[in-house]
Amino acid sequence: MPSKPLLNVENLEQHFPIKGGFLGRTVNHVKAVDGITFSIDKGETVAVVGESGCGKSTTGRAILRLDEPTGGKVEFEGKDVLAMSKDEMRKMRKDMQIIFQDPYASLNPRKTVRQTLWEAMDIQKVVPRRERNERILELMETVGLQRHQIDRYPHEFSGGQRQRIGIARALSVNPKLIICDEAVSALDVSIQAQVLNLLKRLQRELGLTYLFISHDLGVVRHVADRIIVMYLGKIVEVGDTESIFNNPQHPYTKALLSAIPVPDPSKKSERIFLRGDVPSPIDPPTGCRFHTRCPFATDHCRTETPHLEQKDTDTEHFHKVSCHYALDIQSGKHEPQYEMYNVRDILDDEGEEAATDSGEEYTKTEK
Ligand SMILES: Nc1ncnc2c1ncn2[C@@H]1O[C@H](COP(=O)(O)OP(=O)(O)OP(=O)(O)O)[C@@H](O)[C@H]1O
Repeated sequence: MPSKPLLNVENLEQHFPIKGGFLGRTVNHVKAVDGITFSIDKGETVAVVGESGCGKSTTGRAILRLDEPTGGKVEFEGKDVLAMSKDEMRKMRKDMQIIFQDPYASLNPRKTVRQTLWEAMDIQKVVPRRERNERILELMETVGLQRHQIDRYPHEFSGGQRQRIGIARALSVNPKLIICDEAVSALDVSIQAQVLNLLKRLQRELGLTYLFISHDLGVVRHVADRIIVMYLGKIVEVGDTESIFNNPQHPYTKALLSAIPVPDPSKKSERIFLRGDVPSPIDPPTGCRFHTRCPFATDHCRTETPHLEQKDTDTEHFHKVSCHYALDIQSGKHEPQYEMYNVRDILDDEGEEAATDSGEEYTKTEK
């Protein structure tokens, strides 16, 4: 019998109210996360990817109840997280930690490494006081900091080292799940690699589970077992990393993938320009939310909301997509136009120009 997932998220919804008018009433909502369902097994790394504003960080924050979700279900080890009292939630936070993009902003500049880690242990009461100094030194070694740096302040460290302090702080309470929210995005590429390797080693040694939030598919490829692609608060595609990279189905995923620079100049590279900007999550498009920017959208896409469906019967790769076009190709209703046209040809001049102006460039590598 398959074991239960460590984290189970069902129909999670985060609609932020927009206040307005004379009386400050709620006049509308930002549908930042709009009914997403996924689970993570113990020891897995699941990445959430998508452009800025698609709801990645909101998903992480909602799971931890840093912002109270407006709907859906979150289960951790089978326990209903959203039904927990404040006290139960405080205990639960020991098991679920978060690492943020900017360690400088999330570390108190007036606290040394010792004080920062001591405080984290104090809140969760995981290590008896007399053992704390030794545990702090151990943690510093675990994340690659020097023992003699224990009484230094955040500004005395480099960006990569500060992220290591953030990781040490998360580890100090022995978590099971760590949500890494753009954890390496602010770092130089070589430092990114070091921190990613550290995260991978810690996963092996401590049996950690990661929800890895990133806009950078190049980074995600190195760490994720599975990838969730989000667009405007919805999951548009989910599958294991190999399958998403080798056989992306959703035009949006294809566009994101094509944005990764190709180091091999002999590989043919084309550009996909997505039309226009990401629409507002206050009033998302009808039907498929991506239809306003999709080169393959039909009337069907404008009116009917697609649902996540299994891509094919190949059970070796778990892969779901919510796209009428991709699923129609699969069922033989359409010929795959990716093969028939160069994506660039399908876009009108106006679309291409508009996309260039808005700074959205996607380099496509296909065929
Ligand atoms: N507290 C809030 N109140 C109102 N709207 C919010 C709030 N937090 C986020 N949003 C909106 O929700 C949408 C999703 O934001 P979110 O930060 O989750 O996106 P993201 O994919 O993580 O992008 P980024 O990497 O830029 O943070 C955005 O339109 C954002 O402006």
